[in-house]
Amino acid sequence: SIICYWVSPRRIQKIMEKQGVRGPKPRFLVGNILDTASLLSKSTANDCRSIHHDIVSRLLPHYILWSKTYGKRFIFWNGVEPRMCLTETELIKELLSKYSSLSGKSWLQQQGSKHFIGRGLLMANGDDWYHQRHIVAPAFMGDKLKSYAGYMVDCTKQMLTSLENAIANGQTEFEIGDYMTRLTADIISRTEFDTNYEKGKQIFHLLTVLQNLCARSTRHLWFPGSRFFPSKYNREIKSLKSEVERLLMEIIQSRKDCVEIGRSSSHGNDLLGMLLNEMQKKKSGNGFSLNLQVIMDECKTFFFAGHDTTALLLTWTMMLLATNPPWQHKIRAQLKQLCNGSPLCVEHLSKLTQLNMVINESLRLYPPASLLPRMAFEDIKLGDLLIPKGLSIWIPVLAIHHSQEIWGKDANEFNPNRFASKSYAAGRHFMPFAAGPRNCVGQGFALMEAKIILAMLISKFSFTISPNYRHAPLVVLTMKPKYGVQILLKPLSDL
Ligand code: HEM
Repeated sequence: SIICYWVSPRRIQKIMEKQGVRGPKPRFLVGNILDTASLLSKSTANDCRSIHHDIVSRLLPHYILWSKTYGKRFIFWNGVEPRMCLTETELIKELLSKYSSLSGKSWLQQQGSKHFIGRGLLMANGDDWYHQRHIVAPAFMGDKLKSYAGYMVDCTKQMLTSLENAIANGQTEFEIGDYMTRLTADIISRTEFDTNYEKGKQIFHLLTVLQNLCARSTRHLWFPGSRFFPSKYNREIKSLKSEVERLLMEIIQSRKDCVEIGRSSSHGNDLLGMLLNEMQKKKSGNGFSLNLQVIMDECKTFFFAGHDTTALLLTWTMMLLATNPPWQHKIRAQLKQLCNGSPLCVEHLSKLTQLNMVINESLRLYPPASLLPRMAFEDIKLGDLLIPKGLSIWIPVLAIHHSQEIWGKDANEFNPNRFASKSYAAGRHFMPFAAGPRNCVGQGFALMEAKIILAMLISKFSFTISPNYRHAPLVVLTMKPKYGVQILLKPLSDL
């Protein structure tokens, strides 16, 4: 432990200092956690005075302060873990593409989510990551991906009906974030569990409670050995985890039973079925085998990674569209021209260029995953820098997305037209889904889902922002509107 907690971090600090990378002085064991917490509590104490998008100083006040004091590259300490902030996009690209196998999730990150999503794809490293990625990636490509569109349309229709019913009963204002969270949870539950999806929803409800508990892990786990204390926090986490896994095992067992008694020849076409079929093939050629724990971790990972992020993309986009009605008109006009009265289909999605531009601009201004952490597992040469083994690299996606140097003077304005030319979308400055081999495996799924939901909503309703909306973005793992997004909805037939 003395090597982990003292010798290795000091070695890293010395190597970085020699290369001119410095930072705020860390305190014994807590590092700069208290400085970060105090800066953040001041910057987020009040709501924003107006609906503006200049939010970096609010959400990353420590980044603003330390980059001004120590330069673009600086080191700060998350407890005993040193982190280097990196904003140079060339170096980021090199790290995420060339060194994807020599970097990954740190021990602290893995500990924080151990009882929540375990070692599913998001938290796996090395060979485990490689094999898991190759098993699940086909579920999010080509025709398989398109086959989920039906779930997306059905679930969205249900949401639209419930909005229409509420309007018929006199309701005009809606907290759209709540609707989006329920909708994306429904969709991912169907994608993972198909006919067992009601039980899936029950599991995911418990998982959300577990997620909120685990989000507080930095406060509880920075102290060496704290995960072994029989504290109330640790006990609560363990009991919820057991309940989630008991319910998951019930679904898995019933699928296995169906195959074993010959009632079905396959475990199903959903994500769970695909993983169980893969497990049945036993060991893949390289000696990696999926066991039930990995399958359960994968189910939890896909729920966590796949619904909150997409719900936030949808919620922030609705906020932006509600405050910019001309863009609603543009999208509606294009929808009308493309569909010409017939229902929306998957083939239309790539032609919805206006909607595409708005979604990109929303992901730029309000990236749900606003930070990307990566730890170097070996000494790495990155541009002119030697990154020593054990150093965590911290990529502030939000700051890069709002940089005037990159995006110009209007970097903090909502201007979807900047995505009219393809260069930004594919470029290295825009990374809402990360980049390189370890990018978001669900990117295609998320974008298809977002386009279907937004297109269906915009065709049915027009909306404006409610006077009750309070603009107060906050980062709690992902970037959220603190009080939700209240909008005023009107059915288009009323206009
Ligand atoms: C707007 C929605 C989404 C955003 C902004 C987003 C963003 C990201 C980002 C930034 C990463 C890299 C995280 C890291 O390495 O630290 C990631 C990874 C991942 N995402 Fe997404 N994601 C979204 C939707 C989805 C969906 C819908 C799914 C699944 C259905 C999904 C599944 C995953 C998984 C499994 C990983 C880990 C990939 C790996 O490490 O190989 N995501 N996502």
